[in-house]
Amino acid sequence: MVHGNFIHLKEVLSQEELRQIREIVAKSNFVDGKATASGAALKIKNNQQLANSQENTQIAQYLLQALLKHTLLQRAAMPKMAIPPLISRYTEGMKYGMHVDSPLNGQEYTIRTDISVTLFLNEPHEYEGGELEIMTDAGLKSYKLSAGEAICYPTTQLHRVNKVISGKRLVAVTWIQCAVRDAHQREMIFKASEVIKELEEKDMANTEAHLNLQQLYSNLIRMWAEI
Ligand SMILES: O=C(O)CCC(=O)C(=O)O
Ligand SMILES: [Fe+2]
Repeated sequence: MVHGNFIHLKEVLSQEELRQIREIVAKSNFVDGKATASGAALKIKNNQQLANSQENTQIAQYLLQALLKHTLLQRAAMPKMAIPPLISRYTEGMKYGMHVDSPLNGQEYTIRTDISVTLFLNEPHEYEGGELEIMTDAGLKSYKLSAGEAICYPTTQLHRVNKVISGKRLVAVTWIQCAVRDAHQREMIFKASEVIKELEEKDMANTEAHLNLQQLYSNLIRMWAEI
């Protein structure tokens, strides 16, 4: 589902994959999330992150592949590079105040952060509070999705995680550099691809309308993409 520049991904992970990931995570150590924060974020970031280990590096790679192979993400985001997700946990009282993510991020390699992603690893009924709230021109948008679903939003936006009142919130967060950096341009390209898909579903592939739209779609990407 795509709303403007927000991409809601469903079924990024199966129930079995979620179960296995949660089982490993439950046995793993967490460290203070401030370890990967800098500057002003140090004061407002209050969560925990999965400690580095070989097993956790494998989980992060697995999650990254699961996200990148999602066809809606491929169509709407046109990912060029992404960094291995951080698994974060918010226990009672933890939150992440209003902030802006770093424009450049990554440890082994650096990407420009065009899209921020939160992949939910546990169910909304397992914790009270803990909504991800993102500032938009139309006000705050609030997300608390089912396990296995992800919200992708432009990293240009201020956002926060509300205090967890009870229970535990478990998510994986990552950032994507897109072939097209501007969210509005990506949205226009995605809309064109939606109409192309609709024409194909209505058995109108290779009609004049379809070819013209395909040409427009390809040329918009050619005009805006940086590779
Ligand atoms: O936990 C989330 O949903 C988002 C966390 C966040 O904003 C961040 O790590 O920069
Ligand atoms: Fe953030």
